[in-house]
Amino acid sequence: MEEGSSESGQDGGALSAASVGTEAVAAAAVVRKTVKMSETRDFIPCASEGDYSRSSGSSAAAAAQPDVASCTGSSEAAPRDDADADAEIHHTPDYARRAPAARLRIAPLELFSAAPSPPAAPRPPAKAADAEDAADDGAAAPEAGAGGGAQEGAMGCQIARTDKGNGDCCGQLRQEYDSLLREKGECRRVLEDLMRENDLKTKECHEAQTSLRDLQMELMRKSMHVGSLAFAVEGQVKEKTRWRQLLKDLSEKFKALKTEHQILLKESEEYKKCLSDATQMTTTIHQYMSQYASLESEFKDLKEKFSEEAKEHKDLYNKLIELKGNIRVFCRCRPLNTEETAEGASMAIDFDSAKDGELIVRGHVSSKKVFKFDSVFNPEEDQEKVFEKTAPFATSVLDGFNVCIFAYGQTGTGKTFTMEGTEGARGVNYRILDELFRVVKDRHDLFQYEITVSALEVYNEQIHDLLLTGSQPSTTTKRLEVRQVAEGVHHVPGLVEARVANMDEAWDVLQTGSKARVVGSTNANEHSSRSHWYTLCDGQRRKLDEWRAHKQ
Ligand SMILES: Nc1ncnc2c1ncn2[C@@H]1O[C@H](COP(=O)(O)OP(=O)(O)OP(=O)(O)O)[C@@H](O)[C@H]1O
Repeated sequence: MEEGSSESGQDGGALSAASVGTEAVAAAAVVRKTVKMSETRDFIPCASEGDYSRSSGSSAAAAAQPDVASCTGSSEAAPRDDADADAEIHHTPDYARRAPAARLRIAPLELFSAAPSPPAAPRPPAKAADAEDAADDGAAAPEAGAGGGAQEGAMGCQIARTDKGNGDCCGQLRQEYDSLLREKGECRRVLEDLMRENDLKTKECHEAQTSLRDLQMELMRKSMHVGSLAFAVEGQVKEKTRWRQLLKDLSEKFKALKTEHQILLKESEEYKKCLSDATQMTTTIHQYMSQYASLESEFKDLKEKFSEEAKEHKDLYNKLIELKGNIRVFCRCRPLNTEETAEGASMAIDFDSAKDGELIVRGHVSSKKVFKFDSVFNPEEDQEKVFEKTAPFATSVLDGFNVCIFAYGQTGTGKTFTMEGTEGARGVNYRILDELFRVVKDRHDLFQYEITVSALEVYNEQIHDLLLTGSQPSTTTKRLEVRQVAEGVHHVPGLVEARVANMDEAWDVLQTGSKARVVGSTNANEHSSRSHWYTLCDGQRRKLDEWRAHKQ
């Protein structure tokens, strides 16, 4: 009993450690023995001998044996008397004995959840083996005792050896032993129930573990799926950001396009109005064009009529001039100058008694001479009056007639003044050219004229071109001659003909020639012209249609 008691105390510590999951590992470090469930069943009868250390955590029935301290896991629990223990077992109620077993049920679950079961521990060293052998020995006796009458006989002998000479005690012990046997049977049943329950739970645990693994795999798959989903979501977020930016840009573009559309809409409305106006204008233009076409044909008829009328007018006009006389002579009397007045001279011409075209020169006493002219201009008549009589010749020139206007008279009588005049009182040359260009302008829609002017002087019976620079009598210049080219037509070959487009140009050319003239002084005229000055004006006329065709 001492040996068994001591082992019981030691194993009780191991049992108590096995009853709590974490302590079981520490206890296993003290005594490690792997017991199969099938072995446990055979091992259980030893519990009746108090050797509960043989059972592993699954031998929950053995937990009913230790005291409360050992059940709470205290490995320090001191060994107790067998009698006390037996009494305690005997009097321990069923629910109290099952409580540790109920706790033990937790252990496999915890082991499964923590880690797979460790491999079977190697057999403990010799000391542990001895303890095991001792336990085996201890177990063998109860096994044999539990076997039948022989075993009971052996037990009786043992009791007899233990307490020889105490017969009362032996009977009591037998009773106790019987009760212990009953208890043992009951414990075995409980243990078997617990083992079945344990198997069931183990199976459930395995199933739970399998489902846990499945769940873990599922979780892993889900995690991976979630990961891939997160990656996809991240991509979608990026894509969404990009699309949002794109949408923003498009919105701005859309706004700009909308504004542009509004502007274009307004413009299109304006264009519509313009289009209707343009349509109206087109209609009006078409009307005007048809009117213009009819007017043009009418104008053409009128133009032809006008040409005919103009031709007729020209013929009549020139006939009138011929009737008036191809050669007309006018007489102009200049006023007395200051010198003549100072000398006491008086006017010898009687203008008061003179009739139209008559010039009466008073002589001595009552004698007088009468001269007949086409016109007579008295001293009071100015340049304008003189020109009125010569103006029609400008039209004759442009009608293609040769006209010559010249002044003849004594030195200082006013030839230059009449023909050239001064800046304030232009003479015939200036005015006839002005009239010439005026008529050209009037006829611009019928005829195109090209006017040229030349200026020459005859001095000492030599002809000088006044438009040539340095053309003076002293210089060696080419001699010009007057040649007759046709009946009544004379020409000076080699003479400069300056083409002029208007009056200003023509006058500039004539001024150039005037400055080149040879001048001197006479008794009658301080600035006497010492030469004969000819201003030639030539015109070529083309009908406008012919001229345009010629230009092309
Ligand atoms: N009708 C007139 N009214 C006022 N002054 C005139 C008139 N005619 C001529 N004179 C003046 O008489 C002067 C002489 O005239 P002008 O030089 O024209 O004579 P001329 O006949 O050309 O002389 P020449 O033959 O010597 O050149 C000039 O001073 C001129 O201003």
